[in-house]
Amino acid sequence: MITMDQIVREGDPVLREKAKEVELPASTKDQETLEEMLQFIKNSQNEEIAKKYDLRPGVGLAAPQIGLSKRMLAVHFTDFNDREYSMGLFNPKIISHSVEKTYLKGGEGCLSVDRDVPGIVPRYARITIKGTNLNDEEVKLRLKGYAAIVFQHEIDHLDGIMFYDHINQNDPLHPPENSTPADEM
Ligand SMILES: CC(C)(C)[C@H](NC(=O)Nc1cc(F)cc(F)c1)C(=O)N(CC(=O)NO)CC1CCCC1
Ligand SMILES: [Zn+2]
Repeated sequence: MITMDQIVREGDPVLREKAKEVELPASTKDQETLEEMLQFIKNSQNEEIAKKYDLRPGVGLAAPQIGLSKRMLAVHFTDFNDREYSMGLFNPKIISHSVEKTYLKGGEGCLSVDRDVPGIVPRYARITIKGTNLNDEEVKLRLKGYAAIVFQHEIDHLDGIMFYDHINQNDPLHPPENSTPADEM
């Protein structure tokens, strides 16, 4: 089972690497790893398990965060319109996105970052991604608002990008032009 001591923290070079595509169909090993990543996120949101193993409640995890430079991510969350997302994806790719941006008014954090980094993180308001799920099916997802933010945050990890790379250093709290807060989408 994955616990917090397996989560790589910022400063580890693996978080700045471009992760490699997973050869499909996924090997048993890659399948098991992605299933473990999804279970970690679910466990982290289960009060008893999170308490017992001291897990930080998370909504998503990318393979580089457990030291694996492979293009795999797991998410488990409900968006602001009560839509549930719970899946592991191999080789996720953003195939189109809106010009319009969105952001979380409270900024973002990261399971690999043990400090507060204040600032607005501009994200595309709507994205279409494709990837391969744990049943080896190719999936195409149209996402907006909070769901779009979560998937962009995780896909960024596969390209060695941290959320604070997007914060405007001159005016961190200034909402981006042409944007709507995700909490209001
Ligand atoms: C870093 C952390 C603050 C833990 C963040 N959670 C979060 O934003 N809210 C949250 C978590 C829950 F479990 C239940 C809940 F209702 C709300 C998170 O999981 N991530 C995932 C991550 O670090 N992936 O690499 C950071 C989020 C910032 C925006 C999208 C993902
Ligand atoms: Zn993160």
